[in-house]
Amino acid sequence: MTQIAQRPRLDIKILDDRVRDYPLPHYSTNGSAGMDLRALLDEPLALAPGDCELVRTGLAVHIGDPNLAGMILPRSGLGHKQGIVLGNLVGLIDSDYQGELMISIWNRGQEHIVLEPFERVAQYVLVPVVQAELNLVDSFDDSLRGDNGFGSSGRH
Ligand SMILES: O=c1ccn([C@H]2C[C@H](O)[C@@H](COP(=O)(O)OP(=O)(O)OP(=O)(O)O)O2)c(=O)[nH]1
Ligand SMILES: [Mg+2]
Repeated sequence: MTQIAQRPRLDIKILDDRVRDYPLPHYSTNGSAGMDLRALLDEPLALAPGDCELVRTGLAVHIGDPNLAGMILPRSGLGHKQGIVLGNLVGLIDSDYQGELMISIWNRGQEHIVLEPFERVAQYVLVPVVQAELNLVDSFDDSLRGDNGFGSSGRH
């Protein structure tokens, strides 16, 4: 049986009272990797093909631990079926960011799309991070790959 690790607790603030009419972002199943984020919109948002808009969530999350980061990712259904993805492809949320979570929504498809207020438009994933120190050197110890890259492996 898989051991469930203890979940980090993240402080969250509600920045707009309309958000209170909906549940806070949460994992919809035991195994969900992401929590869906809703679009805080005053009215339906029409997006022509190619349009990109920065959309509020009305939420701020302070991760507070440099060994963690947040990622905003597209929802697969919206991305694949409707072409609604993210203008920055992936949103990276620093652990010291305390501002509103913003979602850059990009209609990369061929159809006009209308997003409804509080529609679930993206998902928030918490990920581990390792911060590195850079050690400046003149040469590296030998490795099997060396500087071969971009498709150099697997050639017969
Ligand atoms: O989709 C996103 C991406 C980023 N952010 C917030 C959180 C993140 O910590 C901050 C800065 O993001 P990033 O470092 O990716 O942007 P930047 O252009 O490098 O800005 P900065 O100079 O502030 O680091 O903006 C969002 O709310 N949504
Ligand atoms: Mg940055």
